[in-house]
Parts: sequence; structure tokens; C-alpha cells
Amino acid sequence: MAGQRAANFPWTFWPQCFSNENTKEPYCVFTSHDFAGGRGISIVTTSSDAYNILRKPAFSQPEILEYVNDLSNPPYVQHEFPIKGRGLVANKTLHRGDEIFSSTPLLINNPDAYDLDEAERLQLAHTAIAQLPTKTRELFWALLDHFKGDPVDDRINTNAFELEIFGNMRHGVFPEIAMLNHDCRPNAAYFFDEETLTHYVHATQDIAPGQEITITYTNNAAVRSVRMENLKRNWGFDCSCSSCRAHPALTAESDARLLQIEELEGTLDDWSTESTATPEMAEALISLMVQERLYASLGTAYRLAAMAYSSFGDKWNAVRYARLSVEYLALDKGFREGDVYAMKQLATDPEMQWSWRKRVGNQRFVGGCGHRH
Ligand SMILES: C[S@@+](CC[C@H](N)C(=O)[O-])C[C@H]1O[C@@H](n2cnc3c(N)ncnc32)[C@H](O)[C@@H]1O
Repeated sequence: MAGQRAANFPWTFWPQCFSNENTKEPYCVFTSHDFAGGRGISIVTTSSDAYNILRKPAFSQPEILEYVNDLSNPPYVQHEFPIKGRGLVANKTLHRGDEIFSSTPLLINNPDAYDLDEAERLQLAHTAIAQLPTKTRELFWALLDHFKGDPVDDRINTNAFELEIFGNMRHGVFPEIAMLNHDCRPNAAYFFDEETLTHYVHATQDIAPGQEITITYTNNAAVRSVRMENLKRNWGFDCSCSSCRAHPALTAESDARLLQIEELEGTLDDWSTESTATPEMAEALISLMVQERLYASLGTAYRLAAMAYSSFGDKWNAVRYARLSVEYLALDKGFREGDVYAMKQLATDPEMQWSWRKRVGNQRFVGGCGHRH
């Protein structure tokens, strides 16, 4: 029945499915050639999950994807780098907040399909790619196959991003974004918008023409050894970015700052009556993040600062940091993130938020001489 479509049948092909004693439901390949204006998509998952995804606005309101996948005038060119391979280089000045890409996945994989026999799981992956529209399939085959194993599985493992859909983790392949190389101190950040099934990449600082556009593949707030091990294990390369290659004396300083960032974040997030959090701590956190060039993560630091000022009843500093937080969090976590919404509320109506004057009366020492505010 491949290639034939019954009326109201939403997929382009009849789903191929496999199941066994470990699977509650069969896992199948669902392909739509109509998705995203003809770019198409294959989804490997259960039937109930696929039909739930089909109810997302990405499918039910196709017009919302009108401006997505637009590669007519990209702000970058592809460049071949020694060691790293292909990467993308800005061809014009990009300002903080500028969109670099917005793309829909050509493949979404439910990792629970690993419960299938290996040969059947691979069969589904191969069918998922084979069934894509020709141009989209070619984009997949142009991706890097780092581990030199099964050619489809390898390209997925080298290039897929983790996504959350209905609270569950999936893997998505976005061929354009897969051209971005890693840097522990990147100049761009990405997030996945579940409703539109769209992956967004934005500049998180100004990027000059000729500069490589980079993202982080790993938790870049982790210390150097953890970052390096993770990159080697999952992407097979020795991290050579400046924060990994610096002199040991300098990387030790960087690690010390990262540990202090973690400690300050924990203290600032303590809302018990014993909390020792102060706005000065939040200022130190912001300063450390800027020093570490963790620009995308500044959204969290600004959020903690907004709340710290709010908790001591300092309205305009709370507003200032809430506004900054909205800007950065929206680039790093997404426009619909709960924290973005909370910070918008704090920016517009600080005195009505739960954090307002919450810590007034808590001990707050300035300069260690015991003054209470
Ligand atoms: C998603 S691809 C990125 C695009 C890739 N450079 C290409 O030519 O298709 C991920 C792979 O790129 C390479 N890569 C990415 N960032 C790198 C970096 N900072 N240093 C060395 N290799 C890197 C690694 O081989 C990694 O497995």
C-alpha cells in the first residue's frame, strides 16, 4: 500500500511496525511528505504517540511554519575547518538575539524503540530515511557519520539533538543545525519549541562576519575534565576550544569559577527562612558568568538576581534583571518557558510576585560587618 493514500489517512505511507515481548505497543515509522510545506518528516514511535504528535499545531496549523526552514538568505556560509570538518561562518554581523536558523526535524526517534530487536530497530530507522522526500533525504545523507557503524544509525547518533515531547525524551535530526560545531564558550544557543516542532538557534552575543557560529554540545557549566570526557565519549573528538586548551593554571581558575557558580546558584535558589542569599551574591554570580563567557546561561543568573532583589524589596533592580532574564532565557530555553513567563510577570508587576520582600528580615550581611538590611 506504499505510496497510496486513503482519504483522511494522515501519513504518506502505510506504517511499517515491529513489536516483541518487551514492547507494550508496536513501534512504527510514520512519514508525512506534506509536513512543513513539503520538507517532510519521519517519526519512529508508537501509534498512540504519533497520533498525539499529529495534534500539535505544527501539523494541525501548517501556516505557523510559514517562516520556518527559510534558507533563502542565510546569515552564514559553510566552511571546511581543519580537524573539526564542516562548520558555519557568519557572513554578516549578527547581533545578540538574531535568529540564525529555525528548522523542523526530518526525523524524530523515540528512544524506547531500543526495546525492539536491533535488526528491527535499524530496519525502522532505514525505512524512516528512505521514505523522506528526495531533497530532505539527500540532506540526511550529507550528514557526518562519525562512528563508521550502520550508516543511518551513525548519522543519527552523530547529529541528533535531544528533544522533549509530552515530557518524554526523543531524538531529532535537523540537518542545517547539525553543521554547527561545538565550543565550550559558544556564541549561539538553541531550544526546541514542542508545539511547532521547531528548533531555533539564535546569537547570544554579537558575532562578526568571518567568525564561526558555534553551540555547545554538552553542559558547558561543567568543569573542563567532565566536558572533555563527555565530548570524547559522545562525539568522538578531543575538545580543542580555548577554554579546554588553556594553560592548566588558567583552566584551574576557570574550574574554580564554575564550582563557585554552582554554589551561588544553589544558595540563591534557597527560599527557606535560613537562606543566606543576597543581591550581592547574585551580582557575583553574574560577574562570574560573564568572566566565564557563559553568555547563554546569563538568563538564569539574571533570573536569580531579579528574584534576589525582589526578595529584599528592591523594585527597580528586580525589574532591570527580570527584563534581562526574559531576553536571555527566551534565546536559551524558549519563548514558552515557564521561567520566561514568571520573569515577564516580575518585570511588569514586581510587588505582586511571591518573591516580593520574601527575604526581608533574613540575615543579610554586607562586607562581613554584620549590618542588617
Ligand atoms: C554535528 S557534527 C558538526 C558538523 C561536522 N563538523 C560536519 O562536518 O558535518 C558533529 C561532529 O563535528 C566534529 N566537531 C564538532 N565540533 C568540534 C570541535 N570543537 N572540535 C573537533 N571536532 C568537532 C566532530 O567530529 C563531531 O562528531
